[in-house]
Amino acid sequence: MLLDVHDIQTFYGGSQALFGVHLKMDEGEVVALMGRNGMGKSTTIKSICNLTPPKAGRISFGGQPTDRQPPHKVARLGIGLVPEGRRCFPNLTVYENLVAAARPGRWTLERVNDLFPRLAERRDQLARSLSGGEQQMLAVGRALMTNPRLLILDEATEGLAPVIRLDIWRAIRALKADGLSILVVDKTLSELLPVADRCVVLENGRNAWEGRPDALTAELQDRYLGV
Ligand SMILES: Nc1ncnc2c1ncn2[C@@H]1O[C@H](COP(=O)(O)OP(=O)(O)OP(=O)(O)O)[C@@H](O)[C@H]1O
Repeated sequence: MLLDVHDIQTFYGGSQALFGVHLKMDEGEVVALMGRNGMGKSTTIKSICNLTPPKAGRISFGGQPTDRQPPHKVARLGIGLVPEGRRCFPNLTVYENLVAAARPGRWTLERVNDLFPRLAERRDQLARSLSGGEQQMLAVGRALMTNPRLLILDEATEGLAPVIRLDIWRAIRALKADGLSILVVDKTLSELLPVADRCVVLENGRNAWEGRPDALTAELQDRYLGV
């Protein structure tokens, strides 16, 4: 097993956000983490990365426990996070942002440039001069340059121009075809469900439903994801 999140409880100060969340992933799986706003998706992701360490429960990645490890050490175990709100170094160029993240492996500057030709065209531009969508591509490219065993995408297509969203979904499908394990949070079900091997739905900080995307009926979608 690649990732084993077992019964975690996570708090923000005195306020409890997760009440015993479970999440298992095998190598090569694409898992959609779903649920309405505020149900605990981002908190689960931040718990996995130890940005908000769980108070109870346990998490292991590649068979190793992640507790008491600072976030940069968890990242080095092989978790590439693209957090909500794109994070690049604004005053570095596209090229500098990518090479600064590089660790040895299959993902090289060339392969990232093939995946996102727009980044190649903007190689020497400062990251802050890119459009929002291009910055998001750069954030994904940076995560890939770390050669992660698990890529985590938290709302990576939120608020982007439609053409760029298509580019990012195309890239996600290519990464899946390449065998990368991906944990993805996204509201665009028409893109998300075809790419997911499994869906895990949270409600009020607890697991509410889990199954294959084709089993997530309109009724279930309405119950767990409807507004
Ligand atoms: N920094 C924070 N401080 C206090 N409470 C927080 C913080 N971040 C999230 N919460 C609370 O934790 C709960 C879970 O939020 P979380 O962000 O994990 O939900 P989510 O499913 O990712 O939703 P969204 O799609 O809105 O990000 C919510 O009740 C939220 O208000």
